[in-house]
Formats: sequence, structure tokens, C-alpha cells
Amino acid sequence: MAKNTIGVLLVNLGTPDSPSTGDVRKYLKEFLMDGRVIDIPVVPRTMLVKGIIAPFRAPKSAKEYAKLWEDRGSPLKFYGYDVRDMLQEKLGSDYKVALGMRYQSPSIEEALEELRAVNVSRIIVVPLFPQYASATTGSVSEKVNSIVNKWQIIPSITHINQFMDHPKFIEAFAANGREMMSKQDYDHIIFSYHGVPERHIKKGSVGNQCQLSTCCNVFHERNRYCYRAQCFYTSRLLAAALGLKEDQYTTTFQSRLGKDPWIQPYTDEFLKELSEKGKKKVLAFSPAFIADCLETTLEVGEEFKEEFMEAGGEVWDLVPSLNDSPVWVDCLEDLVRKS
Ligand SMILES: C=CC1=C(C)c2cc3[nH]c(cc4nc(cc5[nH]c(cc1n2)c(C)c5CCC(=O)O)C(CCC(=O)O)=C4C)c(C)c3C=C
Ligand SMILES: [Fe+2]
Ligand SMILES: [Fe+2]
Repeated sequence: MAKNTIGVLLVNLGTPDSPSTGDVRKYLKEFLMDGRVIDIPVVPRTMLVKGIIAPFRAPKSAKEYAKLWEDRGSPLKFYGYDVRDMLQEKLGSDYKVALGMRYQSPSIEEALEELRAVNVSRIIVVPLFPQYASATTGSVSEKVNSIVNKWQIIPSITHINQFMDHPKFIEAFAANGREMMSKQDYDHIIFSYHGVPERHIKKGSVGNQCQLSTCCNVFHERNRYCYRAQCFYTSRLLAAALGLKEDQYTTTFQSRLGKDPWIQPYTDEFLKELSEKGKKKVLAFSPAFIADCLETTLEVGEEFKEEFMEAGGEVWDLVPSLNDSPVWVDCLEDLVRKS
């Protein structure tokens, strides 16, 4: 009987090919021209992205990427390859694992071609975002479908939409946090997630359930795919794994872009409040990311630290991301084998 190889497509957001201003500009244009990221009509989006954001932001972002860059390149990409290889090793020859990036390289097209070349019987798509957001997970699903829809033979595809509550995902982050907490006492823990515009949450709200007040604090059938509700839920699970009481931690949101309201509380505002309240030693987690990247290492690890110190804080530490943690790869293996 013919062998059934199952294809596994790991997809992360993507990163510039190099920290040069030109490559960062190219990356920003592709990323921000995605209608699921900047969800306005294409003409004003083009004017905004190509006329304003990309040209003005690229030189500043390139400097940040230069600080992040290691010998092996951008951590988001090289850890992606490491995890791909570790997962392939664990899954064995019944599976073929490929890595694609939603923007820039390696592209999702190339990764899907690797799977098609070995005639996989079906494909399991794993967007590497713990919490579902239309701008990330939704965009990956749309892109994969648009490519595969042009194939003569369309394989059956399973999309894994989230893993924000997977016990091994929680355990992998909690283990990194425990290690930090064993070396230093902290007054408060912050779980800082990438934000999204409030509008994105409202557009995805089933039956107008999510009005961004208290609804996100409870997780149930109707707000199952609310990004904010999922972030709060991940925080509650992490807090339970770390033995934290409710007043010892806070969920916040970072990286807002533009003038529209984004989901709150904002990390940069909250850290100032913390210092005013006399909480001087803070440990920050970034549980929306599975690998070190600009948003964790530089925004949380350096920029927020600087702001916290200026506001009178004494200790600001960042919990390392999952990167090539074996428990994280166990999580991926479990997600794949159960799909
Ligand atoms: C958790 C996943 C992410 C969500 C949700 C998300 C939404 C989102 N992002 C922007 C704008 C930018 N994001 C940038 C970097 C960036 N974003 C994510 C993840 C999510 N984004 C990652 C992993 C990264 C880092 C990539 C890396 O190479 O290290 C940037 C570029 C960086 C910069 O210039 O500051 C922008 C811009 C929007 C508008 C948005 C939701 C609508
Ligand atoms: Fe982002
Ligand atoms: Fe919600």
C-alpha cells in the first residue's frame, strides 16, 4: 500500500531578510498592505503604508533590527528552522515538516511546494501564534487557502487556530518564568501581549458579545475567538501554574500603531502606574510570541525597562521566549498528532 506522508506547515509572521533600511521597508510594505492587518480600503491603505508608514518607519525600525540581529540572523527565523528540525525528528518519516513565513522569506508558497513535492496525503497548518487574531492566524489561513486553491489536487487541510491553553505551551512558559523567579523576588508580574485595534475585536464578535469591557474576563463559547479574551485566559492559566494570586499579576497590551484605540490596558501606561503604586520589581512575560523578536527583546526587554526605570522602578526583567525549548516542541508534536 502507498505510504501516507502527512504534511505539517509551520508558519510564523516573518521578518526582514536583513536589517538594512531597504529590506525593512520591503518587509513593512508587504506586512502592512495585508488587509487583515490594516483593515481599511486598498487605496487609502496604499497611501498610508507606501506614502507614510513604510518610508518614515523603515530607517528607525532598521536600527532596532540591527540590535536584534545575531550571527544566524533574526531569531524569529532561525528558531523557526531549529523548531522545524526538532519537530521533524520527533514526528519521524510519516510526516514532512516545512516552515513558511507569512511575509518575506521563506515564503508560504515555497514551504507548500516542499510538501507537494513529496505528495503529502493531507496538510496540517500550524500558525505559530498562541492566540487567534485575524491579523495573524486569520491571515495565514487565508494565504494558505489562496495558494492551495490554485492546485489541481486540493489536499484536505486542517488549520490549528490557537493553542493558548495547551498544557505544554503553558508549562514551557511557566518553566522559564519559574527559573527567573527562583533568582529574584518580584513585586508584580506583567503578561504583555501584542495589541490589536479595538475595531478588530468588535468585527469578530459573535452576536455583539465582545464590547471590550468585562466580557473578555470570562472565556466561553461566544467569545472563544476573541483575541483579548484568549490573552486573559492564557494569563489566568500561567498565573495558576506559577501560583500567583489575582492581585500579583496584570494582563497588558503593547505595540500600538496609529491613532485608533487599541485594546487596553496599554503596557507603557500601566508600568508607570505600577511604579507610582510602589511596585518596583517587575517580571514581564510576552506570551503572544513563541520566539524572541523585535517585540519581545527590544520593546519589552529594553524600551519598557528604560521607561520603568525612568518612572522610579528598580528591576525590570523579561522572561525568555520559548525559542527551541523541548517542552515547546512537545506541545507542537501533541497538536500535530491530535489533528
Ligand atoms: C502576536 C502576534 C501579533 C499580532 C496580533 C500582531 C498585530 C499587529 N502588528 C502590527 C504592526 C507591526 N508589528 C510588527 C512586528 C511584529 N509583530 C508580531 C506579531 C504580531 N503582530 C511580531 C512577531 C513582530 C516582530 C517580527 C520580527 O521580525 O521580530 C511591526 C514591525 C516592527 C516595527 O517596525 O516596529 C509592525 C509595524 C499591526 C498593525 C497589527 C494588528 C493589526
Ligand atoms: Fe505586529
Ligand atoms: Fe472579548
